[in-house]
Amino acid sequence: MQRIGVIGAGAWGTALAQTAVRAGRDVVLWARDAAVVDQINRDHLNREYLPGCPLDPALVATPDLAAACEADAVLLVVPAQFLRAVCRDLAPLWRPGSPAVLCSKGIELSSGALMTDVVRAELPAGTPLACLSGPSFAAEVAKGLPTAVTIASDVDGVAEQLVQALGTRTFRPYHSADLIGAETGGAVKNVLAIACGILEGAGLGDNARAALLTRGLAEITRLGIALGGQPQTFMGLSGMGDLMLTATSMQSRNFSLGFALGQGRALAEILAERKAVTEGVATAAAVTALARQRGIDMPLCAAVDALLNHGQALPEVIDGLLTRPFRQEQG
Ligand SMILES: NC(=O)C1=CN([C@@H]2O[C@H](COP(=O)(O)OP(=O)(O)OC[C@H]3O[C@@H](n4cnc5c(N)ncnc54)[C@H](OP(=O)(O)O)[C@@H]3O)[C@@H](O)[C@H]2O)C=CC1
Ligand SMILES: O=C(CO)COP(=O)(O)O
Repeated sequence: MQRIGVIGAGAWGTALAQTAVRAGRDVVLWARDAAVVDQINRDHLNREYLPGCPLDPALVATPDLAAACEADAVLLVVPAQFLRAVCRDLAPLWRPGSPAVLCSKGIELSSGALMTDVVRAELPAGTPLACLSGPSFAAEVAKGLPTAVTIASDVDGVAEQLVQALGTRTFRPYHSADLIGAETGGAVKNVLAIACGILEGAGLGDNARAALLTRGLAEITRLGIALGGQPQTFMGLSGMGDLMLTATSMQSRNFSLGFALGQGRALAEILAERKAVTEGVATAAAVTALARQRGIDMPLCAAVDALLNHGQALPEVIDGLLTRPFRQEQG
């Protein structure tokens, strides 16, 4: 895999493109905004999404989707709620047999579909699918700070080839065969990061944070197993690893949104101040609907959804969680 296409030039697409260049690949990064394309090609910067991070001059950006599809593997890095529309444009341009690597983290709100289901439905039949997930803030990856992630695929050999294509001394992918497990962890942890931010913003204490992380991981695991994931995946980088990172750091857009909510600010006001995507807002509703449909108990995700999307007040949401019946810990 020498030539890598990257679809989406936000923070994560740009950081992954930079990583692939560092790994010695020829990389074409698609941005939908011509100004971003020019800035990357001319100034070797993406000021809007990765401020202060010089990009490798070998990184080429394009406004032409077809050019980014002329690749041995294509990384899909557009926000979850827009992925289907972009895949519809990609489908006629797709190079047969070229793997699609999902790097977005979310669940589609309109359908409850995982990102791999969206891609499977929209790209040509037989396209090998993979998912790259794990604890990885874009700015740190772009700067070359040490990072480990999971690359999962259910097609023999594909994850291993991608590891070889993208891995460097400081960007260390582990391969896995559990596609569903890897992507479930990445999607749901964003909702739990909002919950953890709320808890910090509201000053509920360190004990509560540990409780939330532990019971949050139980929610990820319960849903992931029901969707077909392997239990051990949720203890790995794409599960516990990403939850620990995202739900404990102000670098996370999801955590920082939660923090502001916990301090009493209104969701609309917080969202109006940021251009960057905060995936947990839509995914809170999507995951809660999915869990309800499948009869899976996910009280923390449901609480975030109630606060964000159904106008429930924060004291009421917290009270709802603290007055749940006592139960056995496992399961
Ligand atoms: N940032 C991170 O650290 C990480 C992010 N991720 C995941 O990667 C995905 C992308 O996030 P990230 O790169 O951070 O996003 P950013 O917030 O940095 O950038 C958003 C990107 O989405 C594009 N966009 C906005 N609206 C649309 C649309 N309707 N159709 C197509 N593209 C659109 C924007 O383009 P424009 O400027 O033209 O509006 C921009 O390129 C998310 O699912 C996120 O969870 C995963 C791991 C780490
Ligand atoms: O997924 C991420 C880190 O692994 C990024 O999280 P945020 O989208 O909350 O910033």
